[in-house]
Amino acid sequence: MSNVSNQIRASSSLIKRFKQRMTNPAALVQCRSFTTLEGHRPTIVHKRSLDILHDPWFNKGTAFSMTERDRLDLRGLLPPNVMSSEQQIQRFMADLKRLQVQARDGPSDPNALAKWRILNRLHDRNETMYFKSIYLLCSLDYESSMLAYKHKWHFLLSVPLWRPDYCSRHTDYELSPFYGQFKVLIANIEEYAPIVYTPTVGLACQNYSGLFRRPRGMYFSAEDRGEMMSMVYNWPAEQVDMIVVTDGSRILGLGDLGVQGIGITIGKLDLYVAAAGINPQRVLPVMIDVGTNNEKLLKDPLYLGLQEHRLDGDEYIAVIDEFMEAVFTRWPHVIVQFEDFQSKWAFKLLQRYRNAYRMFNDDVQGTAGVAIAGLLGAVRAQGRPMIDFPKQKIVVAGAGSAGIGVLNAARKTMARMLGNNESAFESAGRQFWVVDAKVRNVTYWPRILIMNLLSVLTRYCKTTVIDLESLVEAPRISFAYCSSTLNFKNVHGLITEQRENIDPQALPFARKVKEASHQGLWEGASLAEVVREVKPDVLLGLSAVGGLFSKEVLEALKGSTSTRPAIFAMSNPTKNAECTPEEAFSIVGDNIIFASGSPFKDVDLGNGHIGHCNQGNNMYLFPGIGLGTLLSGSRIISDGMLQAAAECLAAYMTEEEVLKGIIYPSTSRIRDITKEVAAAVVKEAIEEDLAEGYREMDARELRKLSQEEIEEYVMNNMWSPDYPTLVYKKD
Ligand SMILES: NC(=O)C1=CN([C@@H]2O[C@H](COP(=O)(O)OP(=O)(O)OC[C@H]3O[C@@H](n4cnc5c(N)ncnc54)[C@H](O)[C@@H]3O)[C@@H](O)[C@H]2O)C=CC1
Ligand SMILES: CC(=O)C(=O)O
Ligand SMILES: [Mg+2]
Repeated sequence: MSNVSNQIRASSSLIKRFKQRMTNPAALVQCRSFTTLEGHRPTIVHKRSLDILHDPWFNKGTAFSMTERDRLDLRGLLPPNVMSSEQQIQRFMADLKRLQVQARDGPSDPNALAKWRILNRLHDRNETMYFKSIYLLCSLDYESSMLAYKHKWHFLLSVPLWRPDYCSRHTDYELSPFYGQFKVLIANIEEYAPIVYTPTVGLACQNYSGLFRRPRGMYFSAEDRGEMMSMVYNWPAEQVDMIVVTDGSRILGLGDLGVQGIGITIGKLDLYVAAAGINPQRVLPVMIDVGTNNEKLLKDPLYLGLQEHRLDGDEYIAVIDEFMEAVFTRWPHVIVQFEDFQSKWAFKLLQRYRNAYRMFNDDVQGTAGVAIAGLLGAVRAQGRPMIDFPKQKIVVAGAGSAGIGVLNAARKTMARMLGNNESAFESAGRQFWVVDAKVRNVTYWPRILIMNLLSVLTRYCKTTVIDLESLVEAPRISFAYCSSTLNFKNVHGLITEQRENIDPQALPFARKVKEASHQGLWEGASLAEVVREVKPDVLLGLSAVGGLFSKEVLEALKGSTSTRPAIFAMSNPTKNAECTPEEAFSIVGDNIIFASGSPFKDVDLGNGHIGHCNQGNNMYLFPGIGLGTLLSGSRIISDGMLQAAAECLAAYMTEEEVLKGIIYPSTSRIRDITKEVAAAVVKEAIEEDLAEGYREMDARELRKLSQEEIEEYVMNNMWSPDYPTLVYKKD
């Protein structure tokens, strides 16, 4: 696989197979229809919808015109941008060339994207096998995966060269001996989650326009306004249990990826199947393409999404409203998980729909639950009871949808422990210090200039050691913001009530200026300064800024008053983690608790001890929340159900484990933890009288179930990757 010519040579077997097929009469009949396609006479097809997309003879992929998409029930089954065949060839060649350069997502796994491709092809061919045989495939070492490329190159291309971009069912439909030899009985999720989920899924999204072969899921675009109610009927499955939807505006920590964000919905639903046992025929990944503000994608001729700026305001809401109405009309019992919406919309949409539909926002609510479980674990790891949680001092970096979700949930949990009244809520709020950074529109620039200068002066009056160079630099920068850009101001650091145009979501966590000043802090104090003064028990990052927990910040954390400071570097993917576990253990000390959003390896501390790296990711909760909601038949997803899920995860770890610094289970236990979380959600839905039952288990029957019976009920409803017996029946 060293260069393109080698790759093309390797695919010659594919061309040979095509020639062989051409000599057999059945193939020739099909060939005639191919000839008519070449000519300008129409070809009669007896298929519609996905059957066409899966037929290499008729499939044109992204080149189907809008009228053909309407005529053939294809609307919504393809990304919205119609491509010419020349563009398809260009896209294919660009992708082929890109493979010359090894894909990288950090030094840990240079072959990650290649593995993702292999898995994706298998997913397209054979779902059961995909979920079953993943284990060895993913644990292939470098040599074996190179070998795989060399000998089974057509699996990766999945495109016969004689008809570029038309995927071939015939060449890759069967499970090859390559996969056959790696047949294993149980999927090893620990190995495959990093490929189909974070971090590699991020890389896949970034390259999705190049990687796209067969469509998976549905696309609703701003162009489809007024059509969505009929479009949902283009999806072939009669029943859909779980939809994960994104508008691509904030994919992991990678920003606005537009239509390419559909990759994350596919990755999340893979976990629904693998962890929660949701039947893969009943999941639906959805992309709502309302444009993109990513300038690079707007200019990219090969981008598959709408090349216009994002819809905003009422127009945007109207599109999402129409989508929600359409899917709930066709599938009234579906559950919709909102994923990776920019915070501007995440909260508004959650408030808009949560009492009307079975929906939740994973980044806001799923992440909050996982963080609470981890924070309680960190208290236990200090050898203290969970009830001591309200005494923890917590510094949070990043007040976006995830950060605010965590802050709200943590504050409520503390308040409950303190007596669940107003004063408990007030005093809980004082345990948090929030640091954020935003670029804001500023209209009254002279006033801002004065405020900036004042804040710089305050800052240097408070600092004991004055760095002369930065003292000169800082006012100049402040002045530059105000004079050269006039309309923008970079607002950053500790949030206090002094902050201008503060986000309403962040307002409840703004520190009182007087209080801050008593602590030696001020509006806009840097993260390092906050950590130094507060000496927190926990430092939690949801900022999407890789390396934000710099050496200076980690050094400052050494002053923590905790016997066992905890660091949650939760941003994804790997390169966006606020720090690595190596940095954390080496700078702060061996005794810390460490968790990250994407997986890292444990750290050898060199003294016979291991620094445990926990994965603090919402994957431990969302599959169980979805499954529990489905099986309870709850009308909505209540705060109580989410809280029950979080508490279940927190209680899952044994005392022995938490004392070792293990606060989250290993991903290999995800199916078991998901079962327990789902059971907790079902139980809570019953207690809140929200459960309406599922299939033959009606609400009355549900209420009679004991704890063990609920768990058994959940387990019995989890799909397993076994081939069913197939029987043909005429329509
Ligand atoms: N581990 C997990 O389960 C989850 C992790 N995440 C990760 O969290 C990150 C943030 O996600 P969202 O909150 O949805 O995004 P967001 O864009 O809504 O929030 C990010 C926040 O960080 C702030 N920020 C930017 N630079 C900063 C700096 N230098 N210092 C302090 N704050 C800064 C931004 O102003 C913004 O408020 C992403 O990387 C995402 O992948 C999100 C959900 C779950
Ligand atoms: C894990 C997740 O949902 C995120 O990073 O956005
Ligand atoms: Mg997310």
